[in-house]
Amino acid sequence: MAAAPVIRVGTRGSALALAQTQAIAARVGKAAGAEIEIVTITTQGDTDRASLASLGGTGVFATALRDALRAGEVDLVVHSLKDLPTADAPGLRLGAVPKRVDRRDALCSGAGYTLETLPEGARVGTGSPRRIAQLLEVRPDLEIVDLRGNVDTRLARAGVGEVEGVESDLDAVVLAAAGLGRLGRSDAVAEFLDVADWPTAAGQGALALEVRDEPLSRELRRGLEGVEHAGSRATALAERLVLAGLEAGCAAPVGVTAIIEDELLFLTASVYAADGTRKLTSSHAASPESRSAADLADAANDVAARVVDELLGNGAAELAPAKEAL
Ligand SMILES: NCc1[nH]cc(CCC(=O)O)c1CC(=O)O
Repeated sequence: MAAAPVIRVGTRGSALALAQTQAIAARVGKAAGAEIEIVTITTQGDTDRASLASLGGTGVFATALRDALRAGEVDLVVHSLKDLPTADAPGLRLGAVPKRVDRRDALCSGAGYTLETLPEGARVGTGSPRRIAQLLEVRPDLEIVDLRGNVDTRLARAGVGEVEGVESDLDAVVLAAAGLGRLGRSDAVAEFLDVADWPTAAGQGALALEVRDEPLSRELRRGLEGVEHAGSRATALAERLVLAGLEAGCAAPVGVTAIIEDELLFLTASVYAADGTRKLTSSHAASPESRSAADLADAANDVAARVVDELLGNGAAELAPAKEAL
């Protein structure tokens, strides 16, 4: 009997990245009829404790994975879609977007505080400009504390569980529900934040399976088709087009939510002043001709263009001009 073909899957080495890669790679392998080999790749975002903004944003996680893919060291890489820069990656393409999981943010607190019951002046941890603006919008009294590190460490700082050498010095932290779910830590959640008043990052809760932009082996093609979810790809695309469209003229934090419901693609985006004192929101819907990938992509482009035009027309760039515009 011939040996089963092998698909080499690249991933970051964090507990979260490994958990999500192992789960999706197993599904790819099954659909492909192939063995899976997981290859852990260390990125600058994992080794450098400087703030993400100073390292050049979320792209720090993607670059090393993409280099390994281009070099042929792996056949496929798995990213959190929200960590992928919106710019095209030369020589690569999005091979599959699997069905998205919970896209909400979650407030985690050992004391069980919610946004409403956090004491006056409470210390809340997050390093995300969007989450900072959203927290200050509803609770300008909070003291926001910059936060990095793995999920266990972040939770321990908010008094949820214990990690050696980590002090519980925060009243709460804000994390993605998807990450907590993938790590089996959903019990840490004190409050799930509804996307209607707390829209999240473009692509949050979705994975991106990236491959080289070249003819793929039959196994890999089958594996990708087996996990692809057209609706999740279309909603994530619409959200990422908003980010890309705003990046040209606006560096303010953005929350964005696309959903497909009743044959329509709905898209809502909010752009926040960094201190949460102002925000602009735009919502539009498009009706895809069919559920085909091409028609869903057309609808995503259409609805995103209208949301971006409206936000920029209403002064989104004045909330925080992009660097090029200064
Ligand atoms: N910013 C880092 C990051 N990138 C992806 C996730 C997990 C959630 C997801 O898959 O969208 C997280 C953690 C978080 O934001 O709390």
